[in-house]
Amino acid sequence: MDRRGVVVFGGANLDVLARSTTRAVAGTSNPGRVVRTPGGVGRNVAENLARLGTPVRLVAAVGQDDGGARLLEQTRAAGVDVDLVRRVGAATGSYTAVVDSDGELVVAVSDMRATELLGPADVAAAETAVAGAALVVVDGNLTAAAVDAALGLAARHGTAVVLEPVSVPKARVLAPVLDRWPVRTVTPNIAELAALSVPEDDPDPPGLEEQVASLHARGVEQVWVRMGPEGSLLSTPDGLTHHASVDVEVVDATGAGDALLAAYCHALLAGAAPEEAAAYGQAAAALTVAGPHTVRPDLSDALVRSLL
Ligand SMILES: Nc1ncnc2c1ncn2[C@@H]1O[C@H](COP(=O)(O)OP(=O)(O)O)[C@@H](O)[C@H]1O
Ligand SMILES: O=c1[nH]cc([C@@H]2O[C@H](COP(=O)(O)O)[C@@H](O)[C@H]2O)c(=O)[nH]1
Repeated sequence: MDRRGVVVFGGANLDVLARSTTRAVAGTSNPGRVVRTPGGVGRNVAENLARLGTPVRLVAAVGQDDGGARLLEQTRAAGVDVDLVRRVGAATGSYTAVVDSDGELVVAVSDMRATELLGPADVAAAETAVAGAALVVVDGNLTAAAVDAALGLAARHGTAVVLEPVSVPKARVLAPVLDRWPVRTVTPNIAELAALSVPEDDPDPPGLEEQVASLHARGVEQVWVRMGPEGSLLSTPDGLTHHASVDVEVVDATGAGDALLAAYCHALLAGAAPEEAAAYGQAAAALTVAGPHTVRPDLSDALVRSLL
């Protein structure tokens, strides 16, 4: 059977991005601009993929509230198949962030109780989709049980997996799954890389290259380390390469990592080599950083190529 497209298991949130127009001062009201935009790591990856032209199905959970209906509709309108998104008895996830005038995050609060209700039964409902997909992306915001089920399902069908660890605490919880199931690609930042590869109480932790090597030794083929404005490091069996970020005026960096990951997957599925795909990812991330939304509503393959 010809495998096509991507299945994303992940969180779906409503983002409120408040950007201060002056240097933000804590404990007071700061003047600024507020953008309400669909969010959630898994959902963002799915929307970016759809906008770039890769067929994608999202497996997620949203509430039975108006926000959930709106989020589903907006995600569907962006081109994502949302038939496997379940409406659950918890408020639709939300992420409210304050970003400083230079585009960097000051503080954020997230409520992901709806995503925590996504369980192994929801994963099992995606079996046919996973069997027919070329790639599965797993958002580490899911519960450990759901991540384990998704990786197990992908393994049973021989579908390659990209795992996004999302945070240091999640990476610590998820680290053991790398020894249980095949994971082709992980996309940590530097702190998450350590959380995946070094015991928390190690008094003399190994350096970055040894950390990356230890993930390869556990069967991970591609380790892609996100480094914010410093770009990224991609390690494959062919070696380790640094990819500089594209120089743009930062508006809001929220969602940059999700664009990076989605664009990388899109390019790989279109036949690019990992190094080429990483460069394509940097361009898509730069476009996200240069705009106010979590996912650029005008994102397209042609727009990304215009930056290469
Ligand atoms: N301030 C910035 N300037 C230019 N590019 C950036 C900036 N912040 C992030 N990026 C781009 O977005 C990518 C992902 O950003 P990063 O901050 O590492 O991930 P996340 O958004 O998941 O925290 C980087 O590799 C880089 O290409
Ligand atoms: O605990 C969480 N915080 C934030 C997010 C989501 O992460 C995205 C921002 O991603 P990044 O960290 O790549 O900027 C936002 O859309 C937000 O909804 C999430 O899923 N879970």
